[in-house]
Amino acid sequence: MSKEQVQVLQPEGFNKSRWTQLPRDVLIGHEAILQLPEIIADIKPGKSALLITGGTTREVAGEAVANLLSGMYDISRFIAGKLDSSTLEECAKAASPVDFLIGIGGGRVIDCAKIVSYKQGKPFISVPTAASHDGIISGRATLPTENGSVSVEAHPPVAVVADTGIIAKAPHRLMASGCADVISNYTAILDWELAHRIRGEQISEYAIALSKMTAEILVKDANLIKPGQEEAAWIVVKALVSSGVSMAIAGSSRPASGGEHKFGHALERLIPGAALHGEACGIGSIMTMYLHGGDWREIRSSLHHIGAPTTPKELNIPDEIVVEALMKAREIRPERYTILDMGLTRESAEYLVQLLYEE
Ligand SMILES: NC(=O)c1ccc[n+]([C@@H]2O[C@H](COP(=O)([O-])OP(=O)(O)OC[C@H]3O[C@@H](n4cnc5c(N)ncnc54)[C@H](O)[C@@H]3O)[C@@H](O)[C@H]2O)c1
Ligand SMILES: O=P(O)(O)OC[C@@H](O)CO
Ligand SMILES: [Zn+2]
Repeated sequence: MSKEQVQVLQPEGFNKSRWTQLPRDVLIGHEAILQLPEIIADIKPGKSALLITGGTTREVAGEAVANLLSGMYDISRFIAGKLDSSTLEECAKAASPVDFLIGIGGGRVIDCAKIVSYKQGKPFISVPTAASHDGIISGRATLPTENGSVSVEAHPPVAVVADTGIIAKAPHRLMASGCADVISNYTAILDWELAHRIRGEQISEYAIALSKMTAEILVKDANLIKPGQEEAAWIVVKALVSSGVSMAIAGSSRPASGGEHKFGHALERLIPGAALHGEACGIGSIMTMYLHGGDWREIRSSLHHIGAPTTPKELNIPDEIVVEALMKAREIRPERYTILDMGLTRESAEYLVQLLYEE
């Protein structure tokens, strides 16, 4: 093709480019953890690994992984009790001599592994022990700060190994929370489209289509999402992976995080640990769907059906704190424009919370 022809095909001023990073290996299934040695042999990340777990997930899967890999790799361990700057600093020290990292646990442990490995330019493997969040494969990490949660740039895992046997044995509350995280994609998308119309924010139709389809398939399969079932773990993990891919395509968490997530992050700041991440976002999604004029009852009944909470009372959270979180949501990541950034009044916020209890 001649230079002239190229110029015709590329209109002047076209300067877009996007680097989409995805994991190389994604293994989901029964006893998947036993295939970790093959996955690592495929990737060849080096000879020494730091296993990052939480206190509970060390018992649930961390020691089993250590036993499986010791003899093949030099294994060291780090327990990330919480996700804050001092934990990240300690973890970075523990990670500095090793070749690669393995995060074994819930969202906080995986985000810890993601951030530290990214900063040190080392590969990390994600081993989720619960289907509680859609950060399993995403290249972003959520970091709680004094001013609320921030979404920080990181990189996706080189591999994901999701053992449905381990995940099915985790408390059902965690899986229901992961479902709520995915169901909240419905309102995240509406917020992104709103920001596109009002502020000209660039959207990705591919990311939107995938994020929406993921929530739709999950809701369609809701009858199969039962406590303790490996099939349920299989369905939910696939949805979480798919939602993560939508974020990778977008290059941000936009297709899976809108006003309902800003509300969730604000709630976590006001009453830390009272709700799981997905639980808070699910409740937020009922309220923001109402504000969007959409079918908020459908969101509520899907959450209820899956076993996720739909009212603050179920989480022992006072209604007034939920009102406060709705009012504070606009302070979280203010550059992310959503329906909660359009001048919500306290009176309306109080009405939204009462709506959650409507028979
Ligand atoms: N990076 C992203 O794209 C992304 C996406 C979604 C959520 N997140 C972040 O992830 C975090 C939420 O994740 P989470 O809900 O998993 O919370 P979490 O990591 O705090 O885990 C919740 C609890 O589940 C326990 N747990 C995990 N697996 C278990 C098992 N098999 N058996 C028993 N207990 C088990 C943990 O010990 C912990 O107490 C938040 O910080 C959120 O912002 C990040
Ligand atoms: O960037 P945030 O708001 O943490 O969103 C990421 C993830 O929680 C989406 O489900
Ligand atoms: Zn989320």
